[in-house]
Amino acid sequence: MNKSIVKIEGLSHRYTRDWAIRDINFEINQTGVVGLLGSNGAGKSTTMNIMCGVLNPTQGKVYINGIDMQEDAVGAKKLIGFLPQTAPLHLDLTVDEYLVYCSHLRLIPEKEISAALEEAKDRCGISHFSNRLIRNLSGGYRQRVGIAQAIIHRPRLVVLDEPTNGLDPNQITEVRKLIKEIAQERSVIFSSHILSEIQATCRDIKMIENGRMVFEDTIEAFNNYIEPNSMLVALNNPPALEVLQAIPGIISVEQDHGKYIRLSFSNPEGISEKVIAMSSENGWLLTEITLEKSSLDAIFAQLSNKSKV
Ligand SMILES: Nc1ncnc2c1ncn2[C@@H]1O[C@H](COP(=O)(O)OP(=O)(O)OP(=O)(O)O)[C@@H](O)[C@H]1O
Repeated sequence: MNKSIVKIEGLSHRYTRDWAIRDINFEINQTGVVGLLGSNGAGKSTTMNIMCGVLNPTQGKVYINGIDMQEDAVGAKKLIGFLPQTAPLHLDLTVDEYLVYCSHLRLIPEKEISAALEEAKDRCGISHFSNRLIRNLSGGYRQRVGIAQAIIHRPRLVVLDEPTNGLDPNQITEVRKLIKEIAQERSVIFSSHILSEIQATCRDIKMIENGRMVFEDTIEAFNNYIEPNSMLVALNNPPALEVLQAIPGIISVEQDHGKYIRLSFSNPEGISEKVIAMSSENGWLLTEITLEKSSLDAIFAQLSNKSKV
């Protein structure tokens, strides 16, 4: 029997005629945060909803710690905590009332509820709001309550669907920190359509585009896809563009807006150092140099093409 925390086999789903996801396969067998990246409508929520037993797949299998979700949904769901895209909060309950309600739903024995509540609230930094109506909490704190309900039964796997959506920058930083903390002792799958969000939070990345998995590896490997391939320079005393074009490693040069010149290259290794040194030797008076990374769209396109090879 397979004992990965989660194993997804040949998952496909269609709501109507078109496939929302197609032949998704993956396996997670260690703690830490795994990011599920994809543009809007790529299929992230569909995958997560099926993984958590909220939606039945058209085809394919989900195993949670070796338990087949379709054969033993209760057994599998006991091991999962889920924060859907819209947090399932009851705004007219206090934090404590809501978490007690969630503990009952999770079949936590009555005598263990108090300790479970304290642990989850402490973990999520909401103990001081125990008696506050959820309605009166800020967006960031509501999201923490949503995460608290997802960990109240101490699940091995926590699935968070776009948990930082709609939060302000400070709240995003705090929720990211919390996610990393709760991932120290369990696996967390976290979805986002924002690349920087995934890069800041996750150990591994899985990228879905048009319902298909197009990339699966570490963040480091992913970053190799987004190595810069051009730079913008501002020179107070620029030479003719042909002179810049002749710098070894530069493959094209174009005048950009205002004082900026774009230099494109295929290998970023040492290229900015070379431009800085030549500027200094030749008196070009370099005042700014900025590496430009491929846009997320370009990476999506590149990875989508790669998956078709
Ligand atoms: N209930 C539904 N009925 C019909 N089509 C749906 C339904 N839910 C999602 N879809 C479609 O399935 C595809 C995948 O949607 P899904 O919500 O899984 O993507 P997502 O990556 O989570 O996107 P977002 O970031 O916008 O939530 C989209 O084309 C979407 O329009």
